[in-house]
Amino acid sequence: MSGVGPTPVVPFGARLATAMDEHGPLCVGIDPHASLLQAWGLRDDVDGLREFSLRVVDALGGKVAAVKPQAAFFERHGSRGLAVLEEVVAAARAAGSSSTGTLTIVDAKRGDIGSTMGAYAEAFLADGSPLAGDAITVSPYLGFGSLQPAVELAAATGRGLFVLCLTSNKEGFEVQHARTAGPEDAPGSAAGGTVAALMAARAAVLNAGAEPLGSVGLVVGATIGDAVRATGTDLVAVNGPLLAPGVGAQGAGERELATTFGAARRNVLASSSRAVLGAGPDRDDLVRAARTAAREAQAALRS
Ligand SMILES: O=C(O)c1cc(=O)[nH]c(=O)n1[C@@H]1O[C@H](COP(=O)(O)O)[C@@H](O)[C@H]1O
Repeated sequence: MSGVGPTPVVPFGARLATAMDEHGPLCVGIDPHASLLQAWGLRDDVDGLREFSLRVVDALGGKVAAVKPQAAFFERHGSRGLAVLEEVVAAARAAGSSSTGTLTIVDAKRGDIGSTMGAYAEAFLADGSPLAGDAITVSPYLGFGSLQPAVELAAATGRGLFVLCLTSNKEGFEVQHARTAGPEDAPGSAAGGTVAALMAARAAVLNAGAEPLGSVGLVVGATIGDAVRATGTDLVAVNGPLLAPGVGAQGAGERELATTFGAARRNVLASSSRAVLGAGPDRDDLVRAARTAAREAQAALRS
């Protein structure tokens, strides 16, 4: 026995904190909409999907903190589309293994009863799975506890989760602002508090004591106005990364980023898809658009 064990994995939260410090707090979503494929002069088929997505990874790998392929745009092309998603995850992983790593968040928004959640966790969070990036988005609306298999596997493999909390779409209001019946055992979330506040309190428990940042993040849209205050959601206590989609195409910009997150803004990873992707297909134009978005996010969140 040599006495030398396996290299301990650096948790996702710590890796993301480093990537945000290095590149600015921006995630670029890889959302190959049919209209974007057309705008790039590509066909809306598997070859077009592949060309588009790999070009984005090639242009931005090592230059932004994270990329976020949205699974739906791959799934709509069937099994061959999923194979392209696997290729994208592998290409992003290769780009991310450089010293200037770009992390991959697979936007799959999975959520199910615990026994099924275990299978989703294996698909997206297990070492060796072709769909496993650095983190996935998950939905807690079958109950936060149903995510436990994903929480455990993510912790074991150094991966992360982004749990939907206050989403960028206005329809989320009816669920996320609703009040819980209680009794409630989550610290910081009294009985009768909002669902969003409860989700945040659950994440806070899992991230307690983690430095510099826990690995159980939340999704909090940049478009939500004063919903953090209105729902009584304590984002500082979460001590985890806050993925903020809604920047760009959904209307949020520097001002919204600066005002939405208050004292938690240093933990925010702003996310933009169409507004950056629309600058393509030219590689330099894509890089320029991403750098501009990253500068704006930096100014709004870290100045
Ligand atoms: O989890 C997400 O990423 C997400 C959560 C949310 O509340 N709102 C939201 O827009 N998203 C995703 O973020 C991306 C936004 O794309 P753009 O509007 O083109 O920037 C899409 O892939 C959405 O599915």
